[in-house]
Amino acid sequence: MWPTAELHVHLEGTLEPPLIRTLAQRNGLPVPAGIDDRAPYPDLQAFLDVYYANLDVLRTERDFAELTTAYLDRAAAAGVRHAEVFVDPQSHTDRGVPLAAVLNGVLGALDAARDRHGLTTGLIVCFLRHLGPEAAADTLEAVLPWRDRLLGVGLDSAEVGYPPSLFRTVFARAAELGLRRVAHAGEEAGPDYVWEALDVLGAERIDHGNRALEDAELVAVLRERQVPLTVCPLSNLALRTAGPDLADHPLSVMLDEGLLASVHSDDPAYFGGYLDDTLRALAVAGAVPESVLGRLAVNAVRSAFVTDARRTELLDAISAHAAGLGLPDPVRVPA
Ligand SMILES: Nc1ncnc2[nH]cnc12
Ligand SMILES: [Zn+2]
Repeated sequence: MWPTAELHVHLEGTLEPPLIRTLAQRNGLPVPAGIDDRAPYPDLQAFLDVYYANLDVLRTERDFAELTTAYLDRAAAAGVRHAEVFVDPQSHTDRGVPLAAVLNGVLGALDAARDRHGLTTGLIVCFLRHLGPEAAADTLEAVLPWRDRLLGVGLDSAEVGYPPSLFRTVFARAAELGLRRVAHAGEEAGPDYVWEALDVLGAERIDHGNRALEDAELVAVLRERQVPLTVCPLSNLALRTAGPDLADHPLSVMLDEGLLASVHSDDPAYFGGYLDDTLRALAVAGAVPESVLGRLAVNAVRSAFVTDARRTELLDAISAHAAGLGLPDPVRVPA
């Protein structure tokens, strides 16, 4: 597998059915009714309904640690060398789960992965759009005791009807605190949401961004500023925001337009695969030529929030992988 960076994965979206059953039993809870409801979904909200119902089995620090460890072990096997993972604290604190159980469980597992796999990691706390800006601001204040352990903030959950500009104040506060800022935009909603994420929130990366392609001026800005787009092809198929076949996915258009697009897994327990599965599926479907897989890894590493030294290490690993395959170096020779 190409060494790469995972930049768009929701930890709660890595909750596999066997772990749901284990946690339900351990916590004395019924197995959620929708445990086996899998892709495709009619739309984002239909998926989110299943996702929020299933994550109810997560109750203790140990649960969050096990979830995170299982994901990181799987990611390491997929070639991931650096992972910036999303967590949705409000989906847990709203159920009465202590914030400390969530963050200490996740952070402990992230630390342990460094020793086990040499994985570097970062944690991005996402605000749930459907709970509104005041709840997001409260969440940011609540996580401040962990400020030094957090990489950044993000914005996720139901998109249409919750434009980025609603979250202007909380993102400004995050910027003051020196946190990195990312936002889901242009997944279901149009290019106006991507503009707002950039111009109002100061988002440094756009999660998805597919619908930016509908606006030529926006495409030009994304290209000129080389704003990273973290694209999730299997997610887009599962939620019917692209497709119906992977070959119809706009990834190759994004790359042809000179955008800094990279491929990620979003909610791999729900959408049919982890990063290795996704890249294989793209190649098999002819959505991108095999020769582009190295470039996607380079784009991911260029989009990561890492030090220059770590970026160089990751790029060197990609160059070495290409050399081992007898391929041109994608770090120097873009496909
Ligand atoms: N694909 C997605 N879009 C928005 N919010 C999410 N939360 C988990 N997966 C998501
Ligand atoms: Zn996402």
